[in-house]
Amino acid sequence: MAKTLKLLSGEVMPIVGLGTWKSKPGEVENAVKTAIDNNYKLIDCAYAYGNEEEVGRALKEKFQSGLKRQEVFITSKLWNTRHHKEDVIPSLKESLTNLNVDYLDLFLIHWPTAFKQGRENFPKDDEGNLIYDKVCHLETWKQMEECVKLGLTKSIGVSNFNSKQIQNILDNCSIKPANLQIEIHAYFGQKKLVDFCHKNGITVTAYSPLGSPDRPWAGTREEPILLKDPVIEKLGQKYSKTPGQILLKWLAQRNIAVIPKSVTPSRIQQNLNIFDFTISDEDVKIIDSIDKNYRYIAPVVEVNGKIEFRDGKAPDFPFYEEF
Ligand SMILES: NC(=O)C1=CN([C@@H]2O[C@H](COP(=O)(O)OP(=O)(O)OC[C@H]3O[C@@H](n4cnc5c(N)ncnc54)[C@H](OP(=O)(O)O)[C@@H]3O)[C@@H](O)[C@H]2O)C=CC1
Ligand SMILES: CC1=C(/C=C/C(C)=C/C=C/C(C)=C/C=O)C(C)(C)CCC1
Repeated sequence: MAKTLKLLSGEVMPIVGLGTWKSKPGEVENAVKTAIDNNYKLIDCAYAYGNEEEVGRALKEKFQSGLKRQEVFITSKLWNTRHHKEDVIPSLKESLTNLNVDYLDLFLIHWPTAFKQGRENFPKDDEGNLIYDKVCHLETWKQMEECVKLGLTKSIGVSNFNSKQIQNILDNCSIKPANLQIEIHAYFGQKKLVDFCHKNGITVTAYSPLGSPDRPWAGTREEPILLKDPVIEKLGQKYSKTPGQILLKWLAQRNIAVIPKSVTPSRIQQNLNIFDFTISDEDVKIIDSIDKNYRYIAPVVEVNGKIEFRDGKAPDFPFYEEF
């Protein structure tokens, strides 16, 4: 099985990487070092995770002890408060400084919804409501293209965009998005959006591939636990692999990159160790059948016992379309 994906930009992207959202200061530096020592070639970062500086410290140390810049694929993302055209290049440069590198491999627009400009990641009014802004995606995308032309990033892409939002960019760009990063896992297979991307030559990365058990709102309402699904556990026993490895391999076999987050050395190792087995077509179908069309990562609230999107009125809110 291929360990990399070829991007439209001509670059090559590893199919497994390390996620860093929620990795705390004091943990993420070691996690990145452990990952690199165990042969990880991709680190998924974002300005909004607030830990890029510490990721950068780990990278610096590894570069000093012989790791070459071209041996590691670094992704970062443009946060919602920086969509305005004058903010895109400075924001990327800020991530470069934090990460101790002079170019990114992939720079993504993190979400399609813009927030009010400024230093507050979640700007709120006096009543505690998020303050949005309306910034045309094409205006932001033009600056993303500029980042490539300036050599600040090798490839560009988007995250959390739906198919219509991606099509708008495809119809109006000079550099096509090379990658879409979205939530995908066995409870939320995203078949239509993945097919749409693959038909357009856009590679896809699955975030929260293990069901994000440490998402900050976990436990605030009853939700299914993907890693404890009996079907996945049973297949783990059959293949002598952990549930995590089964979930990751099912994605990688669909040519979807995965970026599991862990700060635990044994899990960091185990999550890359998925290349020595193949899930049979029959078992792939069994995993396909546990899909619940269930998103873990969405701004939702429970209203009278029913789950509703919180503030779905936000401009460019992506999750109302079918895909
Ligand atoms: N573009 C976007 O909007 C988003 C991007 N992302 C990216 O995707 C990454 C992954 O998604 P994330 O939401 O973090 O969730 P994951 O699905 O990667 O789950 C991470 C959790 O699973 C645990 N874990 C890791 N490996 C195993 C294993 N083998 N067995 C059991 N438990 C395991 C981790 O624990 P521990 O660390 O304690 O080992 C952690 O609690 C993010 O870190 C981020 O980089 C995520 C969400 C949104
Ligand atoms: C509230 C709200 C939003 C939610 C933002 C959230 C919940 C972001 C979480 C980001 C994470 C988890 C990033 C990890 O990479 C949108 C959709 C932007 C717009 C509608 C209102």
